[in-house]
Amino acid sequence: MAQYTRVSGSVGLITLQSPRVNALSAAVRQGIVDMMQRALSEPEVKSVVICGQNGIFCGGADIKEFGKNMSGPPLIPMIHAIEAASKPVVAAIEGIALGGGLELALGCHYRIAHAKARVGLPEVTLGLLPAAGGSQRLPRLIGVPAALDLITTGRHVTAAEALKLGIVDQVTDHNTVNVAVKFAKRVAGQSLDPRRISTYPCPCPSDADALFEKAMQKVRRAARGAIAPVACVQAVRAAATLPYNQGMEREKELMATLFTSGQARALQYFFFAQRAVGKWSMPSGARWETSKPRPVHKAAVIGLGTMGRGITVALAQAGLSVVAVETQEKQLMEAKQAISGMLERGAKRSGVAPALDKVSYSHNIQPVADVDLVIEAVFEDMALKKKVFQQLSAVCKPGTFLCSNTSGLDIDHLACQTRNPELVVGMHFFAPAHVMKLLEVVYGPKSSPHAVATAMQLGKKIGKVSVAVGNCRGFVGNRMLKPYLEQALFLLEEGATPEFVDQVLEEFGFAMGVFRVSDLSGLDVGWRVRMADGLAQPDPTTGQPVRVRQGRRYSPLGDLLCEQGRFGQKTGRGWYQYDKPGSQVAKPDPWLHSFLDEYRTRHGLVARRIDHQEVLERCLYSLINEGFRILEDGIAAGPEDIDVIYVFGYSWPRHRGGPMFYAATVGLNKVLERLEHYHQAHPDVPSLQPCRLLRKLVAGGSPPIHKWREVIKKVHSQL
Ligand SMILES: CC/C=C\CC(=O)SCCNC(=O)CCNC(=O)[C@H](O)C(C)(C)COP(=O)(O)OP(=O)(O)OC[C@H]1O[C@@H](n2cnc3c(N)ncnc32)[C@H](O)[C@@H]1OP(=O)(O)O
Repeated sequence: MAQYTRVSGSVGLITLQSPRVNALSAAVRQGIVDMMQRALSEPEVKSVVICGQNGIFCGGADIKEFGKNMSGPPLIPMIHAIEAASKPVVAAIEGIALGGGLELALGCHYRIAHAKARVGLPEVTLGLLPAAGGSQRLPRLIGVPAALDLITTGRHVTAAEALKLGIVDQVTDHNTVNVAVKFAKRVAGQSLDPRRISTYPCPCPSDADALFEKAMQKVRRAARGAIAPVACVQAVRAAATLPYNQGMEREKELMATLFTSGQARALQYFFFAQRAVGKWSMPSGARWETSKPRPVHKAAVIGLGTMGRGITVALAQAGLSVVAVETQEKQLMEAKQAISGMLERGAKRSGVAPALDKVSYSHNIQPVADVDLVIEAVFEDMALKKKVFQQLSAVCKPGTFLCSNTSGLDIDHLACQTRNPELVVGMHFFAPAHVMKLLEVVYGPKSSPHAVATAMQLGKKIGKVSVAVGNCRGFVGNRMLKPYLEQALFLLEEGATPEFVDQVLEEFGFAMGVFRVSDLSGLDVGWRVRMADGLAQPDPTTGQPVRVRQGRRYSPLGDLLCEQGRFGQKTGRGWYQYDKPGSQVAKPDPWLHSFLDEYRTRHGLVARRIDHQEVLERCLYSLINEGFRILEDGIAAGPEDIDVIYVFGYSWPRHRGGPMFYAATVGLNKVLERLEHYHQAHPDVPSLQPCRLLRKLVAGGSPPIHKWREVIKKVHSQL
């Protein structure tokens, strides 16, 4: 709703009221329409100010209303009526003006922003375009190149940048509403014609065709199959080439296609999924609302390899004091240089001073005695990690949280090395740790809710999307990756090439296919794990065929490559060949193709033609099946947790919502039927056997994804 008050004698003040972000719900839109009519009808009122309650102007259209029957006055005529008003209307922008919120402000005659406010048109991130006139007004106001940038990326800009671009007329450090009221009084009675943006000609550069062509190529490359960025370019092109009314028609047409698209549904689901993961719960019943985080001012990082360096940078950039520990003097010096470089480059990018003085370096563990939280990031070796945890437990002050950046080892084994196992959790960062948004916070059976709350809070403070997950081999992300990788190898055995599998996965929307990613991360990483698990070599005592290990089908292809020293990009050879070690340009490798041919011959395998559908179904459905198992085991609390992990940690295309949302889109019965089909064809591959929860959901009529938690609860209560 909206509140109306008369201030300073002659100014009608309309305050949007809809917690938490004053979204333009039906009630708010009705309120604005009614209050505008009132302000225009009162003769004493000479000008109007629109603001939002609680220091927030407006977060845009109410996303919860999308997909429901729309009621209340529509946005476009409401904004047109404001622009056409006979009295000046001033937007007082505090906090944020996003999406429909900025479009509302663009309909006003003047915009005054607080210095800390941010504005933007993030509709593209929800699979939409700014279709309340935003795609037509913004280019008229700030020009085509700047509008294209803002609309196709959805990025938020600061008040200072908004002023520079010409989006707002004034920026203030003072009370924005008071400043806007004074401003409104001053402009009362002045002609409004020059202030109506829809009447402006669109400043169109002479090389418009080339500009739009370039913009289209750029968004297509970055979009990985998302349709909204393309529609955004088309809408801005309409602003540049058509009169306003025709441009609005084009905006409407483009929006109609997007609004009902599966991609918009997926992206809107993902918006709420991101928020849902913050509301974590543990099987013990502990929850985010009732578990208080402890303050963390000073932290330590143990082990300054690639991960430890990235974690140190992330902590220091967020303002924490960090003790960075590396026992080898030479490595410590190298790490110091690397961390300082990363901090300096990051500071240059964001225009702040580098946080070099936040980090102190040590080659022994003693200086961690007074820190609030430690993140261990030593080599992925259980014996080594156990030793570090024993030392930490002896050295740290009582109450220090001890966290491990393991990517899959048992948190409970580490907790058992300490005097206070309740203070131990996993904090699984993704490389590069100062860049990647995802953090898996892993609770073991003994982890206290305070420890989880503290790690989740710290994750938020350093800009991560943190997801609380249970303790199991590989946690959520890497556990699901295992069957996916396994299927990719089996497909090679059966006749596919790495290039073909990657092409299919990249067309689906992954930034990189599975083999290109493996080359990038290093094939030796998984090899060492398989060796430690006794998988990388056949056991001659069992008499089992070479392609069977521990009773199930196994592909030794990755091991064979590693035995040849082919570790991926870093050695210049892996699933692809590279010009030189460290190069990133992957080229098909004839050696690899002959190697695959020989391998198949040696094992009596006949290469067959494998199509797109089979690659996608076997790789993705086996991964999804593991996701259902994870839900069944209570390792993730809901499908949203898995989807957020996959989008932020594994480059799953966001416009497909995440693997569990994708399964719901495909249809659970289809996923089940195809898994059954493949499991019949490959009975020695247990990951293709549909899990109980998937069967239960299908038997229950495949309820929508937001109802899965109820079914999961029932499954758990029956255990
Ligand atoms: C014809 C179509 C016309 C216009 C199209 C649009 O306007 S589409 C909407 C465009 N707006 C956006 O995309 C903004 C989305 N919101 C955000 O980016 C952030 O929420 C925001 C506003 C920057 C605030 O971030 P913060 O971290 O402070 O809070 P949080 O994200 O947790 O949000 C608080 C609660 O508000 C809910 N919410 C936020 N925005 C909307 C919205 N536009 N509609 C409905 N609800 C919204 C959010 O879900 C949180 O709810 P909660 O229940 O507390 O989890």
